Amino acid sequence: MAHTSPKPFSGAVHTVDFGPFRDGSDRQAVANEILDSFKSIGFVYLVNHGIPQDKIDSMFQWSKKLFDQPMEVKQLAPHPQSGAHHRGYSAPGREKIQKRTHAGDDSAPSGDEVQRDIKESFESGREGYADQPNIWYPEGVLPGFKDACLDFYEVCDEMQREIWKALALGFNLPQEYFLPFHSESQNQLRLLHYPSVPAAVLEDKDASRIPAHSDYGSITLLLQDDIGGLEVEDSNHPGTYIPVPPVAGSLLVNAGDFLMRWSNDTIKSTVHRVRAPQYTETPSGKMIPPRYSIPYFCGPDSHKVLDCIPGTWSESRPKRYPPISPGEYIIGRISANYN
Ligand SMILES: O=C(O)CCC(=O)C(=O)O
Ligand SMILES: [Fe+2]
Repeated sequence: MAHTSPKPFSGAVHTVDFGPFRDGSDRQAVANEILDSFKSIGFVYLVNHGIPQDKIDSMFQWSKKLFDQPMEVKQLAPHPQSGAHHRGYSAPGREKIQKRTHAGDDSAPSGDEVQRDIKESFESGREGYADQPNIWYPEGVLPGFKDACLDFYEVCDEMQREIWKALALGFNLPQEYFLPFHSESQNQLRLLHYPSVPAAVLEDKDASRIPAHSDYGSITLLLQDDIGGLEVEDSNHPGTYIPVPPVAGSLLVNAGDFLMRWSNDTIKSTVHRVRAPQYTETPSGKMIPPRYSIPYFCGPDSHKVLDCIPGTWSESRPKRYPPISPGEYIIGRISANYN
């Protein structure tokens, strides 16, 4: 049975048992809960999600192995200068997230709102996606890394298709409804490492490991280690953040700006950030421990033109947006973070 008891909801993120969706025992109830969470806070934890834990552990191990390499090795697969080609390795400070105070705020940030992030990342996608060719390490460097990324990409791709089926049922649409919009599998697997830094670096009240932002795409699957620090903005109290702590065995799923728009603003793309809530005492002073996370950003096929999802608009709630292609929308957003 899916959870039908009163929900522990007070602005916090719901936990939904995905098991009854996977085994078919109560697909509609799970679908409704996921969509409810997306509408209220834009984030949901899924447990019994179906991604094997050993695959997750292995991807985190690969991530650590990569980021443990000397900088000159990591730089052998460099992220291109242009933000529009979002693949390869980005050194700390390379990406500058445009700080946002609430989702949908497209106003250009002023100089002091743009912050160089203290994080490094590696991006990859489906092999053979011509618009975003992968950037791999040369033969002999990190053997096995490429296969591990490609394998995990497929595992997450399968997972996101299940989530789209659930969202379709939540909207009372045929469960295959969203799949043709994702037939080209244009997702992005991101390995993220927030290095250990002296606590003083992040002491400033405005400093973050990743500043407040919303994701651009349709949905993001997020796996985090046990360090914590992720927070979402409470939309009822803008500027106030609610911790989204790691929950063992869970997969966090959040909606991005494109899905908010596609759903005629019925789903929320919530602003979130990563702070550093704890430090450890070391001989050289207070240090923030390293943190690893693995977001998997999903995007609908970039060249298709998408209109508001059926059921999200009516005579009393007209469409707020004209049809648009995800490519046109998302690439513009990504490019703005690299210059
Ligand atoms: O590291 C995290 O937990 C969140 C990362 C994130 O929000 C992002 O990469 O968009
Ligand atoms: Fe994000």
